[in-house]
Amino acid sequence: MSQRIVTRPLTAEAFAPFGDVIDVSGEPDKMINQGMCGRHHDKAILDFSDGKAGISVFNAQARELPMRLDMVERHPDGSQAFLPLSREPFLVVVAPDENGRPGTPLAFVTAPGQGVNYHRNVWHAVCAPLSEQGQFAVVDRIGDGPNLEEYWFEEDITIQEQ
Ligand SMILES: NC(=O)N[C@@H](O)C(=O)O
Ligand code: NI
Repeated sequence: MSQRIVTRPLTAEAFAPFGDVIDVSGEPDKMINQGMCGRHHDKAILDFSDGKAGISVFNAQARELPMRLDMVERHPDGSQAFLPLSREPFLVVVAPDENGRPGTPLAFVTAPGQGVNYHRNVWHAVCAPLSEQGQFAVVDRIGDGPNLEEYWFEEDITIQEQ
């Protein structure tokens, strides 16, 4: 059986069951540095079972839509945040957990400047930029063990644009 998942714009409300949307489009939470800088403060819930928080940079290859969704993964020991270093959109795919397996995936396309923080143990597709500017700062758990569970879909799932 094949399934087609249509992308939708990323909103904090729709993404809330899966994580946080890190968005700097609105007003900052506070002005700092003598009024010269707007601080969008404390935008995501970092959650690690052990280890430490790390900052890495991903240079991800661009993906094209429609795209076959082969697998989703999750990190049982920590949350994982993706902060794009460009204003290009990227694809965010998540799925609810249904007795240890992913349920029907949801696919979002970010608006310029939006980042995401997947909450701990949430099924998600790997980092998927939709342009060549696929550079991300990633904040996630650095520690022992794989901190990775993968689920490879048997059925044919295609992500397509709205
Ligand atoms: N494996 C890795 O560091 N990245 C993935 O977790 C991902 O979500 O892209
Ligand atoms: Ni991940």
